[in-house]
Amino acid sequence: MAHYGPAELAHIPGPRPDPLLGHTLKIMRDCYGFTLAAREAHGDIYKTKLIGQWRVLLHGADALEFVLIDRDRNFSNQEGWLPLRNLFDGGLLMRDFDEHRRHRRIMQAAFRSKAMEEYVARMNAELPRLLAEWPVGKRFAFYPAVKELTLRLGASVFMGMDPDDPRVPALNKAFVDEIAATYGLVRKPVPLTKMWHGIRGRRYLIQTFKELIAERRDGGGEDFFSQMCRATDDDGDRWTEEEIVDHFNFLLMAAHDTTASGLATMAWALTTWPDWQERIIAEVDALPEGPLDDAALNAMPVTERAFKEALRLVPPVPFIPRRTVRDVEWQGVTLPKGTHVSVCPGIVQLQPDLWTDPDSFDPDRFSPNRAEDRRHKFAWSPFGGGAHKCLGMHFAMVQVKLFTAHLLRHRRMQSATDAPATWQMVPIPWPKGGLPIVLEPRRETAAAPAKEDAVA
Ligand code: HEM
Repeated sequence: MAHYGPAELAHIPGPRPDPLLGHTLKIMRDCYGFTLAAREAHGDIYKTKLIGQWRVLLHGADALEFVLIDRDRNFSNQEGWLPLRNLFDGGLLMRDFDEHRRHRRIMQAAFRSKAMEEYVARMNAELPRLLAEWPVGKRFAFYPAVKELTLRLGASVFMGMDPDDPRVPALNKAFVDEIAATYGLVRKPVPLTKMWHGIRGRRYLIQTFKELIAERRDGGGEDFFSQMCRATDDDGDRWTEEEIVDHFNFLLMAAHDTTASGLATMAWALTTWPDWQERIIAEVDALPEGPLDDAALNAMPVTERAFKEALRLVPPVPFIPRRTVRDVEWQGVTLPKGTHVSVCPGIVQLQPDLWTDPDSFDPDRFSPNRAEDRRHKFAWSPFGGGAHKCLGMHFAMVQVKLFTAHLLRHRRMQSATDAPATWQMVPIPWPKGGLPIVLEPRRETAAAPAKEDAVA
């Protein structure tokens, strides 16, 4: 077999790369198709070249466990998460080992149950108002709408600002530019490239966050940013100003695009399998009126399973990168020090040896009596695992339940197209065409008045 790539990786097979672009275009066009074909041809360990960088793919649930649990501290995040470099440096995900553990302990303060109660109260207050702005009886694209909604909601929950505050659009634009730069093909801030816009966005956000720190550190605000400004670990350690802005900048990104992607998959699933939407509507109708508290959120097991199933089919982070900090051996193959590796929750979550009829939408596979996710510790890992396991997992579930309940209390979603949805998987999965839907009215309240221009 012919070998491609650097001499250190000559012992690892892989598909033949394009001399100029490697496998970049093929991966951007059809990431899963490319990956499955390469796995079929070369087995569970092979190399590819993406955006000028060679990397080794390690397939299977055991590989996920080996890399993410990382008992021997073999794998660096800071060196591995190349797309986030220059844009999200200093974020929690970009730190390694003891330093990472120290920072994670401080950030955990912002996720304690007292803080969560405040975020839930803010979401309960804002969601009905923001959802009432969505048109009824008219086709619109769900994905851009939910992205805008979650950004405006985030202004309140994360920054303690009114979603209609005139500064919010500029902050959102800077933030969107920053995220768009993560997978720009040009990795230096050459004028007018995505990276150039991204770095400008980062500067603007960091400047704005710095201005907010003084008032938030001493104030009693209960939004996420205020919590992070005051957060300390058990030893009373807190962050410097620089650290606060780096962490917050990363946190906004970690929270936003992932949740918007998950909500789009959920909306796609509920419009494609409407019986499941009806089951969730029945669950929502059984909840008490008004704001939803912990007890109400706990009474939504069907919604929870449907969201888990959505994240199984289209996980927002389908591949997780790392870089070896020493020579590492996996299944008899040496990964030399400095090798970029990726493990693949998205592929594992569709493996027929782990999941029954893996391409079907079947939330009951997560029910206690079936528990297909227990077939391997890493059969279902959309939130990763090990030291870097998502800190916002519970937050994301709560946000999705609140969104679903507040929407389906008053509306029913229908697909506005006969064409099956297709997904752009890189950088983060989103439905091509934006997922056109129509909302039908169910019942009205003062919180969600029918729009005057409703067509239904
Ligand atoms: C459906 C929604 C979400 C998904 C699928 C998701 C997925 C992930 C994954 C896979 C990782 C680990 C990446 C790695 O190991 O390299 C991660 C880390 C992280 N996530 Fe999430 N996430 C979601 C929502 C959120 C939310 C809402 C927040 C905050 C409110 C958040 C905050 C974080 C943080 C701070 C980390 C870094 C943890 C560390 O490095 O110790 N995420 N997320």
